[in-house]
Amino acid sequence: MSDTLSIDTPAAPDTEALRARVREAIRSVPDFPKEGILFRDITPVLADAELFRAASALHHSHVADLAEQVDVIVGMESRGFLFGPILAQQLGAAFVPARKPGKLPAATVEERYALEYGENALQMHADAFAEGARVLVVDDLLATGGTAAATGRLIERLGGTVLAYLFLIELDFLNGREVLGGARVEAVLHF
Ligand SMILES: O=P(O)(O)OC[C@H]1O[C@H](OP(=O)(O)OP(=O)(O)O)[C@H](O)[C@@H]1O
Ligand SMILES: Nc1ncnc2[nH]cnc12
Repeated sequence: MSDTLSIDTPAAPDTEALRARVREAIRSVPDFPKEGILFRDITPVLADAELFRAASALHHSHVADLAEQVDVIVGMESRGFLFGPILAQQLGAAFVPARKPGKLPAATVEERYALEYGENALQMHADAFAEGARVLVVDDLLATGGTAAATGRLIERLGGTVLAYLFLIELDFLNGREVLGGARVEAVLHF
């Protein structure tokens, strides 16, 4: 990996080598959290400073063209909190969390959803951003798309426009992007 690769800059010319190294570091754990689920664990990427930086730079490279347009990054609890704030700093955008129920202190809006291994809900503060904000949704992984679609619904209820959804990993076989209403969907890695 290039020593000069920075979270502030798009990925260097050796992008494919970096992509392969990040991919190899992702640990696949069978039957977690339920039987039949193959869990894609990103913690080995986070635990390696070079790989975490590479993953962040690759993430950024997929949406660099939106830098002038994005007002707000929305990241979903909890793994969207690992990548969303970094990208917000790279793009000069605000960061807004979408949180699991009961965590946000002020008035909220809520959407329920089903995901690959259960059901849950996400909330956002009702005053999270100004009406008309242009939003980029960031999470680590797209599976069925239930989580991302619920986040998109929250953003629209608050008067925002979703410019794109960005993930580190997309599980292609679950066709999650099909529930995202034809929106732009970017993923660094496909499994
Ligand atoms: O596309 P879907 O089927 O909706 O699944 C994707 C979601 O599942 C995981 O989050 P999880 O709810 O496990 O929460 P966590 O980030 O707190 O582990 C992942 O981080 C995504 O947010
Ligand atoms: N297979 C999977 N691995 C990691 N996170 C997930 N979220 C939903 N499905 C997942």
